[in-house]
Amino acid sequence: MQHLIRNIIVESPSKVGNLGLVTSAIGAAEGDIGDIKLIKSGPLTTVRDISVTCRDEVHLETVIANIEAIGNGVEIHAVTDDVLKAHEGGKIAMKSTIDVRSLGDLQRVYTPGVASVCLEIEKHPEQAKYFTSIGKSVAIVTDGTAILGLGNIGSVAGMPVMEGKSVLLDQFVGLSGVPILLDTSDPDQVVETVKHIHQGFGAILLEDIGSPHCFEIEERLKAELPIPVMHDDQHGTAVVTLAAVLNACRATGVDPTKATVGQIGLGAAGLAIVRMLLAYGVKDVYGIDRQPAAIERLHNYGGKSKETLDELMNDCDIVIATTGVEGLIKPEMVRKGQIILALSNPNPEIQPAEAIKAGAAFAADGRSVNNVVGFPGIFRGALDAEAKQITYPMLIAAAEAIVSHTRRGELIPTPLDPALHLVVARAVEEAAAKEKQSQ
Ligand SMILES: NC(=O)C1=CN([C@@H]2O[C@H](COP(=O)(O)OP(=O)(O)OC[C@H]3O[C@@H](n4cnc5c(N)ncnc54)[C@H](O)[C@@H]3O)[C@@H](O)[C@H]2O)C=CC1
Ligand SMILES: CC(=O)C(=O)O
Ligand SMILES: [Mg+2]
Repeated sequence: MQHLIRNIIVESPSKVGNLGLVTSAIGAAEGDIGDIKLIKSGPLTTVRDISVTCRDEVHLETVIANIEAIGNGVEIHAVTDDVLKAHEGGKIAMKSTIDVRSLGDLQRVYTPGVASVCLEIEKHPEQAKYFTSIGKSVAIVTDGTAILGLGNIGSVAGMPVMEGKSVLLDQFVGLSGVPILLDTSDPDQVVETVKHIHQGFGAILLEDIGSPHCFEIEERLKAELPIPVMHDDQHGTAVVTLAAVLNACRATGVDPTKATVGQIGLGAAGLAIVRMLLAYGVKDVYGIDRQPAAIERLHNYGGKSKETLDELMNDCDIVIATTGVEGLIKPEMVRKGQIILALSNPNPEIQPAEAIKAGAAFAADGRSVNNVVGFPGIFRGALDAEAKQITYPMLIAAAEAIVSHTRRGELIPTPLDPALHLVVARAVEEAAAKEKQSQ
């Protein structure tokens, strides 16, 4: 496991080279350094806040001991948990977009003024998208059955993930994501519940709903609701994975449609990745899963299966894994020149550095090849186009937009670039408009 993030506050004499001593000590203990913030720079001493990812508490103790062993005035002041701190009080809030300072404001925003807007919407329901926030709101619906790769830990335990998705929708594309935590995973009840609440939203994002029930839930909601519905773990992930595959093929001079691709794990993410690759025109897509029913679904969509993990690893140029099983791919299974996308969160099937060391030409994990690169722009584009569905042409347009926005040497662009989400949103909107015209 590699997901214990701690902030180590270190004071050292203000002398060139001391930061290097500290980072070397952390590196020698295999701590993974993130942000380094300068807290105080005085004539005598300097204080820095160093974010370090460790495997577990025991590993953290080793990192701390290594820093303390430097001596010569290097001291640890505190070890804090900034991840937990960032979650105090939650990460989202419903805020107003209008100030109420006078009686006039009150009467405009609330009664009696508001009544005339209600009556206008009653007469012309389509006006709701101009006079309410509905068109900018996305319900983030989970039943808590496949929270990241942590399994069925329940909706409430999954709330930090849903709040995270909401933060990303807000900050990257200006949409309001509202978590809806279900206490049922029965498809009939989920579909009924979402149908009963859908009219308050412009779109529905299904999140971390496990397979196979996620397939039925999404298909039924898509068929029965007049607004876009997308299970992000399926199609958001598939879009970003297709973009990563296209970029890797471009860099290695491989024709993606002729590459042999292996998908390990055919759940929500894996089956959608297979479907997306086939829709793009990749002919040789193989899969494996420990569940026979998952293999049957693979065959139904036109994918081919392999008998064992070893066979898949041996035969495929590009390997993608979404099993939730940390360390499933062993370095000795990696073939020279292979492209490996080990996408399980929070811990990949193989660490990218390990895969590269074992001979892979490209390797990435679920931190970089992550649906955050796609879903904000996909939802923004679909809502801007007033699309009723998110279709394959819209998803492929999103993947191609991501590819067009990738700089040389990158496998996938950073989601921190606001221009990326804009480019994806425009591509999706244009694809939706084209589909409308052709109908
Ligand atoms: N990087 C990204 O953007 C995303 C990553 N993921 C990650 O993918 C993983 C799976 O997520 P979902 O598809 O939603 O879960 P899921 O539960 O729907 O699918 C997991 C599948 O893997 C199969 N599996 C488990 N162990 C296996 C093994 N040893 N060999 C072969 N197959 C095996 C299971 O039978 C199941 O079909 C999670 O860790 C999640 O964090 C999911 C969505 C997005
Ligand atoms: C990124 C994401 O949606 C997942 O790991 O489930
Ligand atoms: Mg997810």
